[in-house]
Amino acid sequence: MTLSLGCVADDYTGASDLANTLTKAGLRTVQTIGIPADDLALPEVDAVVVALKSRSIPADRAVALSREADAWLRGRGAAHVMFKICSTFDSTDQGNIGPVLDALREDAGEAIALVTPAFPETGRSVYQGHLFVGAVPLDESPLKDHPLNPMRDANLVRVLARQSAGPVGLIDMATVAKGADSVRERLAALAGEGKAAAIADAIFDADLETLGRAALAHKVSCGASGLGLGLARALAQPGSADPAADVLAEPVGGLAACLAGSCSQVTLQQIEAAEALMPVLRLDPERLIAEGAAIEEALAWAGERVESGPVLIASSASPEAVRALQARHGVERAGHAIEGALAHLAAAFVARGVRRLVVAGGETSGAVVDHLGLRAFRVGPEIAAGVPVLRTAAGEPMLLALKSGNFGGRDFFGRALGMMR
Ligand SMILES: Nc1ncnc2c1ncn2[C@@H]1O[C@H](COP(=O)(O)OP(=O)(O)OP(=O)(O)O)[C@@H](O)[C@H]1O
Ligand SMILES: O=C(O)[C@@H](O)C(=O)CO
Repeated sequence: MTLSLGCVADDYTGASDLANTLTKAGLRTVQTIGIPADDLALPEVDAVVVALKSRSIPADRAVALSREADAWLRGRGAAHVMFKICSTFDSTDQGNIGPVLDALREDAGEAIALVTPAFPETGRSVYQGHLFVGAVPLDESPLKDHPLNPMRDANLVRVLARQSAGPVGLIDMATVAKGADSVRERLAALAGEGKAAAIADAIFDADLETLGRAALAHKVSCGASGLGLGLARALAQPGSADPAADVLAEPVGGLAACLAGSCSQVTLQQIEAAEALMPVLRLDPERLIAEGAAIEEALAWAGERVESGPVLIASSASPEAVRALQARHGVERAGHAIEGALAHLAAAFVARGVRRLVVAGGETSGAVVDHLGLRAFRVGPEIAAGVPVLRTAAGEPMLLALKSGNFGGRDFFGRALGMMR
């Protein structure tokens, strides 16, 4: 297997999002969970997205994992590796985007790397280095209240510089509009000035196509699915068959369930809408942290209900409730305890025959998939922008949807289950 493109993603839902984009653009793609073991047999593919859970862990650990993933991909022939980050640039002044990118760039022997989190399909655009979420700058968007990494500065040149070893420059829209050669020249000029990374403006898919072509002249780049689209369109063979087509050909059957740990406004609305379609249990996060009994009660609640149709269990709460819980228990402790509880519920569901599982939230999905021991997925059709149906590539056949907190319409849970047969 010689890969056209290798990707290292900093969380599992983000990896699915990218794998979805690459698949739609015509690249046969597999998403692995962590760095694949030598005995994992992968189908013949064009791209592998190695999903890490490295967004919110200590920076030195994120660097070590990402370097290992990068080395695995290079060992399978990937000449270009994209580091997939969140389209809302989720990070803190300690990292992990800057430290990981510094390390991958140095390992590749590159002076500079192109960076853009723009993803027009989900309303993320970058102008003069400022990230917009829909119509508002990042720091006015709901991301300012993110439970783990509140984003309070929309100027990504500044944000990335605070967490990087080297200085950061800008490739502005006027340069992008002139085409890939002009972007490559600007990258070279910025590298000559000693810049180690360059935030690139992008508003439309066409801008990302330009950036994808320019980035391929280098060995490493960093971005969200928008950059993946640009890279994939530059690499895909025209007229190739739809790589997602046969993933759902054979039904998986079994029971179905949904778990939500994301507290984003989008997920909160989706849970509200799901109440019209299936039984929904809202967990008490305080009890979940304090007592193991809360998990057993949730399982008892799901008992007969899940035998007769899908159920949804959510820990999700409003920003005020999240802040209050975090103040009492600490951000990490609260987050990990709740992720652990949802992962435990997922395993209990699978033991009861659930084979179709929808999970909302990146960290939450990471905890669930790890606990279930799933290792790789083939990428099926898209449920909503950034969220494909995934089918296990090894072991017990299962269908999963791993949803980033901010993705999907109000009807997401119903829509996902409708596609997962
Ligand atoms: N009621 C709650 N109070 C405090 N923290 C919570 C609560 N419910 C869930 N959490 C924690 O909040 C975090 C949510 O992160 P997660 O990545 O799962 O969702 P997200 O940030 O919306 O999604 P994404 O990372 O894909 O944008 C997790 O660590 C989860 O355990
Ligand atoms: O890029 C995005 O917004 C998503 O793929 C993601 O990573 C959110 O966690």
